[in-house]
Amino acid sequence: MTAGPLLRAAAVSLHYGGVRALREVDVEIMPAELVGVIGPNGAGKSTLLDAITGFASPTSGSLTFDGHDIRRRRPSERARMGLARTWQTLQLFEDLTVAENVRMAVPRRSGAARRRSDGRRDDHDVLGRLGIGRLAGRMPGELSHGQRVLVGVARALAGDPKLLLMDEPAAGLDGRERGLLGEILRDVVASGTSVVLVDHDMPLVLGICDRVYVLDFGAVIACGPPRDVRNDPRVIAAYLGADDPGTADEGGLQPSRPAEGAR
Ligand SMILES: Nc1ncnc2c1ncn2[C@@H]1O[C@H](COP(=O)(O)OP(=O)(O)OP(=O)(O)O)[C@@H](O)[C@H]1O
Repeated sequence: MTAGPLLRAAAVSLHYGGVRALREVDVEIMPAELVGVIGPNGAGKSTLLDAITGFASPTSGSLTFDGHDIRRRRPSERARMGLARTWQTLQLFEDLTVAENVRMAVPRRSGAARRRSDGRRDDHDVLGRLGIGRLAGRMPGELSHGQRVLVGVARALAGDPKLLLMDEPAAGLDGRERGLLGEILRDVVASGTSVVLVDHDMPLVLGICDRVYVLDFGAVIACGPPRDVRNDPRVIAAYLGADDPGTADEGGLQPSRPAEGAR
C-alpha cells in the first residue's frame, strides 16, 4: 500500500504509427477513488486503459502502480498485482457456467491471496455481492445483456483487485440497469477498490464519480470534480465542436464527433 496515488501515469504518450493516441497524459488515481474518463469518440480513452493494463506500450512516459514501475510488466503480471479490467466487448466463456466464468478469471497468485480467491464459495460471494447469485449455474447464452455486464464485473472483481478499469460498461443498458451499475460501482469503491470508469453515459459518469478526466485528441483537456468539468468551456467545446460553447445542461454533454477507426 502506498501513501500517495495508487496509480500514477506521468507524461504518457502512445503512437499507433502516425496516430498520436495519447499525448503526454498525466493521470493519478487515489486509493478507494471512483474516477471517470470521458471524451469524444477516438479521444484515446480505451488506449489509456490499454496503456495502464499493458495491452499497449507507451512511446514515452512513466506508469507506477502501488509504488512499482509497471511499464515493463506483462498484462498478466499487472493483473496479479491487482489491476483488473473489463472490456467494451463482453468476453465470457460461452460453454462455462456463470460461476465457472468467474472462477476462471481469478489471476493466479501466491499464498494467502490465492487461497482467499480460489474457492467455490468466493465465486458465489462475488456474484451475491452484485445481486446475481441466482445466476451462478446459468450459461452465458441464457443471460440478458445487462446480466452479462454484471457477470463481467463479477469476473473482474473475483481476484480482489486494487484497481478496476471499466471500458464502457453502461453501453446497451437500460436506465434501471445503469442506476444499478452506478450503485454497484459506488459499493465497490466503498469497499476499498479504486475504479476507473470510461463511458459515454454522462449522467452516470458525472453522477457517481469523485473526479473526472476529459480527453480530446489524446490529451487531457480538463480534470476535476464533475460539477467543474461539466461547465468547463474546453470540455463543452470538445463535445459540441463549437468556438463559443455556451453552457451545458445537467449531464447534457453529448459526443458530437463521429466514431473513427473503431477497432
Ligand atoms: N490498434 C490500433 N491501431 C491503430 N490505431 C488505433 C488502434 N487503437 C486505437 N487507434 C486509434 O487511436 C485513437 C484513439 O482510439 P481509442 O479507441 O483509444 O479512443 P476512444 O476514446 O476509446 O474512442 P471510443 O469512444 O470510440 O471507444 C483513434 O484515432 C483510434 O483510431
